[in-house]
Amino acid sequence: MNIKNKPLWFNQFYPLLYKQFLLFKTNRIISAIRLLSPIISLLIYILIFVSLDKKANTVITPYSTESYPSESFPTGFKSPCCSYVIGYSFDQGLGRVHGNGKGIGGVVDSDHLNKLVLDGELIMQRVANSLDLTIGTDVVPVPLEFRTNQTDLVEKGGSNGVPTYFATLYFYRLNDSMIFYNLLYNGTSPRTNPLVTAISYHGENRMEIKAIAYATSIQIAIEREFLSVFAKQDVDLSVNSRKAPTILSWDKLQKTVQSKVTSEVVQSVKALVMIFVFLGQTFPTIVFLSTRVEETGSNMRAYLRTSGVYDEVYILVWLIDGMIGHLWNTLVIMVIGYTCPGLDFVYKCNPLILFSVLMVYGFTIYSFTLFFSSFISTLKSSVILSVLSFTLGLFSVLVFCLFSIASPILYMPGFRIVGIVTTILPFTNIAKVLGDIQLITAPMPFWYGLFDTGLKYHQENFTARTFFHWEYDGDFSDYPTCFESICFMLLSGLVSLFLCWYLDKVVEGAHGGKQSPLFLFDKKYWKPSTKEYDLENISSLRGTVADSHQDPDIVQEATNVNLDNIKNYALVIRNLVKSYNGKTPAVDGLNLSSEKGKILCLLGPNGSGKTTTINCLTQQTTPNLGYALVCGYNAHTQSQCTSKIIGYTPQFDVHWPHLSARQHLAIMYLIKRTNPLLAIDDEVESILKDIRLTSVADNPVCTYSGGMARRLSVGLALIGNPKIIILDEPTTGIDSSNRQYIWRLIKSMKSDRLILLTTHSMEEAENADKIAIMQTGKLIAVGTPIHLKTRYSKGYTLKLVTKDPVTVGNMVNSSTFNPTLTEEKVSNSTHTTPDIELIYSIENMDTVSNLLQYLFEHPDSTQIQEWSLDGTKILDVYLKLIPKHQK
Ligand SMILES: Nc1ncnc2c1ncn2[C@@H]1O[C@H](COP(=O)(O)OP(=O)(O)OP(=O)(O)O)[C@@H](O)[C@H]1O
Repeated sequence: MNIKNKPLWFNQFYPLLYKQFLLFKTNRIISAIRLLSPIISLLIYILIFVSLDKKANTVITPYSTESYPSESFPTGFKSPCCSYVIGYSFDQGLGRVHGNGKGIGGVVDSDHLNKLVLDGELIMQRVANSLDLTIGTDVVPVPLEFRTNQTDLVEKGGSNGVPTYFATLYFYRLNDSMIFYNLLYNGTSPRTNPLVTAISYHGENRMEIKAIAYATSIQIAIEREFLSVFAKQDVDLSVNSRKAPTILSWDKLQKTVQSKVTSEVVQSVKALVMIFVFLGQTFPTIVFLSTRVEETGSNMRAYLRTSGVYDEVYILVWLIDGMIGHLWNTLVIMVIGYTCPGLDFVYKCNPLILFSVLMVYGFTIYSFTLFFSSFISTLKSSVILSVLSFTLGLFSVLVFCLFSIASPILYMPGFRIVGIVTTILPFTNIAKVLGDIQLITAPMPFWYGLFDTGLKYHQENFTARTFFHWEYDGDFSDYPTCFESICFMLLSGLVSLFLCWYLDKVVEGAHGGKQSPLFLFDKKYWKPSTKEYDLENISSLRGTVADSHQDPDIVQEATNVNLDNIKNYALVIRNLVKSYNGKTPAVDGLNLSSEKGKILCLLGPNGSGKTTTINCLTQQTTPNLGYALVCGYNAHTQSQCTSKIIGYTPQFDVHWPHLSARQHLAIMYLIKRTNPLLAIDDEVESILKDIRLTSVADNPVCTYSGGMARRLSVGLALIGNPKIIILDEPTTGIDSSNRQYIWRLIKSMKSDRLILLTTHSMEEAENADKIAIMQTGKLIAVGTPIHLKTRYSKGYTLKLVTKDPVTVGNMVNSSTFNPTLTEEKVSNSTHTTPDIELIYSIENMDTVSNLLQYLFEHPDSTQIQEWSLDGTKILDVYLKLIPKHQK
């Protein structure tokens, strides 16, 4: 993991990208959603499309694929009865040409004045001959009166005493050059014929097939005779096998109708393709937002800023993370589009243009997401915002894609505001662009006919020309081209990225300190001083103490630093004031300082301003007044310098739950790396050992106990050899043995650096070199533990245990030392004569030793069963000071 010395920005890019990679690798569900969203979304579409498309394209033919043999009348076929009579009739109009209704017509070739006359009687004679039928019995003219109802003639004629015909033939003259004949045959008649019923076709008793075969024989005979007459010679008309028509069954008919309806639905489904593209492209941003909010909400953002991470690098790395995911997403869409059915728009679109459109959308949507995530700190609000935006986007895509032909209306003068909003918001803008692409590339759904906006949409492919240029029939010159829409989209992405960065600096929130809204015009912002002890911009090294405040320690603390000794001080806080939202100051005119090589402990009840003081030093908040110098650098104006020399453990643990302790330490090492040649593995290993986490170094932090997580937080503060280590309640939640160990560690580290810590454990505070007690934002006592004990001491406490308190009391009173009896209480009441504790307060050690000598030389000293002596503790000092100030 060693990397060579690189410019600072790269130092930060690398570990932050590495962190994003680890988050991606370890957060499997989120990563799977991000990777699979486009695939799942498009697969759902393709499944719907393919199943509908299959139905729509099912070829339902009314013709069987079976091939029937042509059949002539079977040998020996003879009409057994009148049922097989073939009736014929000729059109009267034509017939008159030849006279007496016996002719079938004639054609007059007006150019050559050749008159062709067809003799119907002759043709029927030849037909009868070729079929081996007899004129007069098998082939007869149809009586005129039946001609009006031909079906009855073949089906029912027999019941009326009229001969039932097997077939009837009608000849018509359509025009001067065409003769039409109509052959009606009786499909059921052959059943009664033993000759016919004996024949089955492919195992089926399909009489109608045989009937067709006979009818076909008649047809062939007629047409052969016609041709022979026209050709004026005999024609041998051979007939080949061919597909014969079968009767269309009802369910097939239904399917045919359904398939037509389905084709319409498929058209509509194609109009929905962009919704699935939108879903695939936009859904990952929801999980992206939740990951980011998880990090910012857990104060990690503030922690990284404290560790010196540049805002610009931090935002860019998140953007790169989003864009890499989006690139994958876009490639997936294009590959699926080129390889699977139903996404015609992909290959109909100029690939470079499609790629650019989708990537610009990605840039904008992720910039928007980053912008919004600056305001959101909880997962719940991120979900609400995501669902709202997503729904708005989905609705827009639905409207724009189903009615893309009508979208120019939104940009007409009356609706301009809608057009402007549509253009500004990335969801709606992409909906418009996708709608435009759809309009050009997809088949028109039937409802497009309802609108005529003048937009030309007849192109097949979405080319570069279409991208840059729209054609209009009407007054829609305000309708932006796709190029214009994409430019607006890019612009809104850039603006939201800038706002994300700007507001992050200007608005004081959970993420960090507040800059002046005009900070961009401040020269110092662009060229911050990196000079150590640059005191020109500091009003005075002397702190201001209220005239009413006569406490010598506090006055001394405000005035101890001067130009000569300032370099001895690792920390100088002067007149620090911080008030949140204009309320009572959380820190109120604090003056505090400490040399290197010390442990400075801040004590105070809850809400006394300890953490706020630390926040001012670690750029998590900006003081309203005053300043803090950390190793000679101004914590507020030279934060990039101070962040390199501060190691910080926040009050509440901030970790990436899925990363291990080793990964945390490695990332923080790379961020804070001051010596690039130092081996990272050695440093990480050494800190893991120091905080006793070697055995679980590779487990995710979410599996750690509270104490282990706390130790990791302390370890993170030690990374990079900081000159000042700030620990906000470092031992909270750590068991006694590890607590002692951590304290040993803290003490071992103080040699060449300052350790500033807060604690609520007075026992731990005893280890400090200097203690500052705060109350309601003000310093109320300061000094070394011994100094404080001496100053605020109640002296020593002598406890005497006896069964005869009167005798012992008299014995003490008989001395000349006059100790004060502070308490008398029963210590053990189980015996018949209870033990009584007499507690005396004595001011100094000399008096204690003289009194003890007096008592143990006294004859009644045997009455003292037990005794103990306690010195003053920091707890006593604290309890003495705090109630006093609370009053
Ligand atoms: N971000 C904030 N916004 C508004 N008020 C705040 C904020 N942070 C702290 N305060 C207020 O400032 C005061 C000092 O709080 P601070 O956290 O500095 O105290 P503390 O001494 O560290 O307390 P504790 O021992 O409980 O950690 C409190 O009244 C607190 O309510």
